[in-house]
Amino acid sequence: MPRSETAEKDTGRDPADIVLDGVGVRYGGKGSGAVTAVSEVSLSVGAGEFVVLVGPSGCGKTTLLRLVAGFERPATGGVDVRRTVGVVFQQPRLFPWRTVGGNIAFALARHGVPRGQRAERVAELLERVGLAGTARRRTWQLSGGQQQRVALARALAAEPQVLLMDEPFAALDALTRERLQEEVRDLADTTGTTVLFVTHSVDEAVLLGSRVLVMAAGPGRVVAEVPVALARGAADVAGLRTTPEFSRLRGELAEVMRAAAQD
Ligand SMILES: Nc1ncnc2c1ncn2[C@@H]1O[C@H](COP(=O)(O)OP(=O)(O)OP(=O)(O)O)[C@@H](O)[C@H]1O
Repeated sequence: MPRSETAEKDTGRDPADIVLDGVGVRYGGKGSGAVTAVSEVSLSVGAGEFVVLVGPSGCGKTTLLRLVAGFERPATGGVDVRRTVGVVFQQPRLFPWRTVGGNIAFALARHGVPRGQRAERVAELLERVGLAGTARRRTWQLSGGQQQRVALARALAAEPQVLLMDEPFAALDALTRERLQEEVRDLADTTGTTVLFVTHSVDEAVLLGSRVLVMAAGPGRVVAEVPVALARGAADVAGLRTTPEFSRLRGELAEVMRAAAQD
């Protein structure tokens, strides 16, 4: 049974995994140097949804992700996150003194997986991100794309029901980026994981998202919402790019983003 149905059955309420209600975040205390990073943001992400945040630099996308992850506290409003959260950043942030497997085993240990089960779980997670057989390698022996896969495997080690991704593929070459987009999309499809994903790329937003929230700066706020659910069928990411529907949604989103930037 899909998780959204389970949640509905269990609680009898709206099955949203993430709810932000009139949230504001300020950096730098209350003095004159304080920055209002985001103001009056309300949004809701349903169980199993893939929601993408886009907007100009400094509009508060990372701040919203950090808020949902529990790394920031709101100055105003409420944050309700109902399920366990995993985070993947733009940089992999691996421990260089540990092996690939050691990085993932560390996350498994924190998640309470007994020592005797960790090696098997490490192998499973590496297989899942297309890095089978690399457990004993050093992280610095891997390419940027491979390191980002390890970061994804490490986030998945805690079996999060919500995955927060902050421009995770921005630093990668186009082909690696496409492969990882495919993997994340498949992961979301097959496990029903709820994803909140930040990107600067209009293409990436349309290829991955079911809904895009467009933000504007000064102060950061959500100004538009664009449904972008592409009929995926059997097509992979490369195939989807060639469809008229992709071009149409891409044009529509770019237009909304242009209008939002002039707000
Ligand atoms: N630790 C901090 N201290 C003070 N101001 C901060 C801090 N972090 C972010 N800000 C400010 O808050 C605002 C929102 O920043 P945030 O990083 O959330 O934006 P963003 O949309 O993710 O930007 P980018 O697309 O460039 O990554 C910006 O004005 C930024 O300068």
